[in-house]
Amino acid sequence: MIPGSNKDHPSFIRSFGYAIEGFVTAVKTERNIKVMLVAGVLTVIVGFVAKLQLISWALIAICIGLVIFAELCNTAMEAIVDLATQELHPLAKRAKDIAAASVYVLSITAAIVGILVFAHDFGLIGSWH
Ligand SMILES: Nc1ncnc2c1ncn2[C@@H]1O[C@H](COP(=O)(O)OP(=O)(O)OP(=O)(O)O)[C@@H](O)[C@H]1O
Repeated sequence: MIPGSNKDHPSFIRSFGYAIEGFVTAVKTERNIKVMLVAGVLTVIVGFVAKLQLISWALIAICIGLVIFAELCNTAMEAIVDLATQELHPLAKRAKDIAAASVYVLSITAAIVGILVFAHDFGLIGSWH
């Protein structure tokens, strides 16, 4: 629902446009998303050089997508907190710190999966089973 609009939902194309707008805003305003996108692109380039297996590409794609997803959610939560209060508040701090922690947990998990995938495809560790 858009405040002031008599329609329940924007059209599908318009919704997609808003999502693109949100992504572009997040990339422009959040340094962390830029870092994650660069890390994602570098991982894909190294993946091509290393000629990753299909299953490895699937794991890498999930990891990159989830980390960017988490950072987008974190950015949205920061905006909601800032909308709720401009004051220093312990609950605002808790919400932002926990949201940030969720991104770090996922990033560390993704890094571990990435290391395992590349180590496997480079023949440094044995088979998956
Ligand atoms: N209203 C507030 N009340 C109390 N502490 C706050 C408040 N706003 C921010 N903080 C503290 O400052 C930290 C940084 O907040 P900020 O909004 O600048 O996020 P950020 O630097 O963009 O975070 P990230 O690096 O995760 O994107 C928060 O994690 C929190 O500890």
